[in-house]
Amino acid sequence: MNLDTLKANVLNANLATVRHGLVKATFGNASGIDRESGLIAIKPSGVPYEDMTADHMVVCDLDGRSQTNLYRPSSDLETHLALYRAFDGVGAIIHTHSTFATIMAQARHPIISLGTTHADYFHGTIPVTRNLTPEEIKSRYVAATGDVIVEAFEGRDPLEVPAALVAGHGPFVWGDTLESAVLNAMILEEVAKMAWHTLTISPSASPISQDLQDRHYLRKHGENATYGQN
Ligand SMILES: O=C(CO)[C@@H](O)[C@@H](O)COP(=O)(O)O
Repeated sequence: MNLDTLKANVLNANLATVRHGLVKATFGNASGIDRESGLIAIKPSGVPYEDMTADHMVVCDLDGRSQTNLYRPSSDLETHLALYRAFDGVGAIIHTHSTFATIMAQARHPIISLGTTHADYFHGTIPVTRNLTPEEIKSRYVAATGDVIVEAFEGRDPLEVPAALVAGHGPFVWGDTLESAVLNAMILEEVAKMAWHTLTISPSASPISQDLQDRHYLRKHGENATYGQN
């Protein structure tokens, strides 16, 4: 993909997170990768969204070597890089501090599949990461944040549950494209809000059956998806 197109698409994804109310002030960041060239474009650090242009997007390789030196990349760059390196099919990553997903992350509360709203987009529980060790916080905080997300997905397909709640921090969400990552970030917030309210009135609420989860997830995703077909 042409670099200018990647930067423009990444800018649009960042602005979409604000438009959808998932991000306030300068919180959050979105990035996208062109797998062919191995180049990533990510939001610059601390630039107000209202002033942001495509030229502010920082381009770097998978080792974080910047290809442009004009702006500092998002302070969460190393987390994005760890996820791109570990999760092959991921084409875009979004970090927000959206209210309900962040509440669940702060409460260290995984989001179980309480209903079909969840199952339409997430095939199972949205995990919470382990806490970082004091050593990780001191010496490699941002990269370790990526590592604990990867750890939480051991033996699972990250594209089937395209989100993780980082304990005491907030959600990281991804997708195969920037559009799907934005959509997943919106749905995650909705699902977290519904889970919070469901658990408030019914603290012992349990997941819907595996059959129902499969039925809802698989009709929209994977090789047997029938959604939109006659
Ligand atoms: O996680 C946080 C803050 O807790 C970040 O989302 C936030 O500061 C955004 O930083 P950047 O502007 O991307 O460097």
